[in-house]
Amino acid sequence: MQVLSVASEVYPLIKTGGLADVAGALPEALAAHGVTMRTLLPAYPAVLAKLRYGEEPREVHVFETLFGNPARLLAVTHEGLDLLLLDAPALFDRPGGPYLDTGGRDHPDNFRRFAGLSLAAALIAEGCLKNWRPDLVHVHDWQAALTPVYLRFGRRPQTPVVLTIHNIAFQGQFSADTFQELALPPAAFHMDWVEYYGQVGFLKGGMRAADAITTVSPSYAEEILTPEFGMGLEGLLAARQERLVGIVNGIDTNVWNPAKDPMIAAHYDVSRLEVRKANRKALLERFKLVDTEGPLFSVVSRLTWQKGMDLLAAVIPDIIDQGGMLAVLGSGDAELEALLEEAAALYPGRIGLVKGYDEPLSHQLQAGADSILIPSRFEPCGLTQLYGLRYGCVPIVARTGGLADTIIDANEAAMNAAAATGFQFSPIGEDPLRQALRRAVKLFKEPHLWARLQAQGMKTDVSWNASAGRYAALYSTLCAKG
Ligand SMILES: Nc1ncnc2c1ncn2[C@@H]1O[C@H](COP(=O)(O)OP(=O)(O)O[C@H]2O[C@H](CO)[C@@H](O)[C@H](O)[C@H]2O)[C@@H](O)[C@H]1O
Repeated sequence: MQVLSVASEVYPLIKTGGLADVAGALPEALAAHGVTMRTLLPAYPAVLAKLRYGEEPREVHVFETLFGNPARLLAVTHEGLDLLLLDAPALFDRPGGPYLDTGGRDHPDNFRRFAGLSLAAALIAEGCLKNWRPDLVHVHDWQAALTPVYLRFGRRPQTPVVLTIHNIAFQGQFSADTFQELALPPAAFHMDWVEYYGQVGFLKGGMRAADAITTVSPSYAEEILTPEFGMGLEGLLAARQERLVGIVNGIDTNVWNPAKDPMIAAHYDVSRLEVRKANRKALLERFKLVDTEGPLFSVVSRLTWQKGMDLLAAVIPDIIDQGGMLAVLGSGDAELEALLEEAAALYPGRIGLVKGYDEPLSHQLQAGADSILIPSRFEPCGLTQLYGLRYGCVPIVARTGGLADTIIDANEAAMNAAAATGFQFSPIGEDPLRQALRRAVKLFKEPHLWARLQAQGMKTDVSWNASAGRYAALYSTLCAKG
């Protein structure tokens, strides 16, 4: 089966968060299930710059125009990924990141940029490439969500579309006047399609038009049917509930492999856990921490309210009181950055903060810290707890979404059964987080029990295997219906 995947970021070419990891890992994972996946991605300057000698992109299609501007498709293979790059300079050739300008503000024409990505995807599905046409299109998040809308209003035959929601908080909503620029017929500005409370909703339109809607864990698939988590789209989801399915993310176990990871100082596996000490030492030095012999907690995250970073800031004195240390890597809201900066200044040698985005350091934190904290208020899946499991960095997580689905709490029964892999807390608030920290510190003082927790995590199957099988089965069902 031939599938076109459409995403606004794909690891290792460009990444701002978990979407890139998933979009980058799925093609190889699906190959084992008989799916050939090509990935459509904007040709951002950063993406073109990543291509190496010998990876010359080939022009495979020239669009007459894309919203009045020149655009073409380039084909190239990079690290096993079969890529189609949308080279549309008016949309993507500019400084800044995929979504934000150099000043940290949304690019003002994001609606046009990602409508362009979706329109290109729809045209590929309709057969604009000479030698290839997908049997199905798999689109990710609001940036690619107009693809099925363009297909509905385009030429026949219809190609089935799967829409994956990685985070329903990001919906791609724009003012009504943007509609006239989207090259959709007036009928599409209707509550059955992209119209959303008088505005244009990219994710909303995609959810109406897609043949299947997936999200990245079974718990989150249930949660988004409620007003608390559905962010206004719960009614629409309820109406299309039979098309909604939660498929938990896996991770790329080649990229995230403590036995081989080129980004970490010392390699280890479950039989050589003591080697982690060298990574821990390197990490303490990097974050200028002085070893208390207590647990070294870590955070790798966007610093936002969703990720519970205000809760983290509130429990820092407890971490200190209990002899712990904390190393934080992240960037995000200025207020939260300032809170954590203050804490680092208040407790030098005990709290370290590296602001910014640093892929190698994110690996080093998993390989050297004793535990990773993920106090998210909601979490569609979460990947850092899966990396934690794989690296023996014990996750402490809020019991929500994919965090609830992937971590087994170290309660007495699970410890006795040697099934526990981390700590969960609920309800999501400061005190429950404090209690979870206390439980973790207590267990850390019993090294054989802590090692059991680490080992159980490292033995957990966090690969894509099972979930890739679920996507492949979904694709087959949809294609058979077609
Ligand atoms: N400062 C930093 N430096 C380096 N690396 C950093 C970093 N901050 C974060 N990262 C990395 O970015 C990724 C973030 O993964 P998350 O699961 O937290 O996804 P995110 O919330 O972005 O996306 C959404 O999509 C993903 C994928 O489906 C879901 O798991 C998630 O719940 C949902 O919110 C991880 O690979 C992490 O290591």
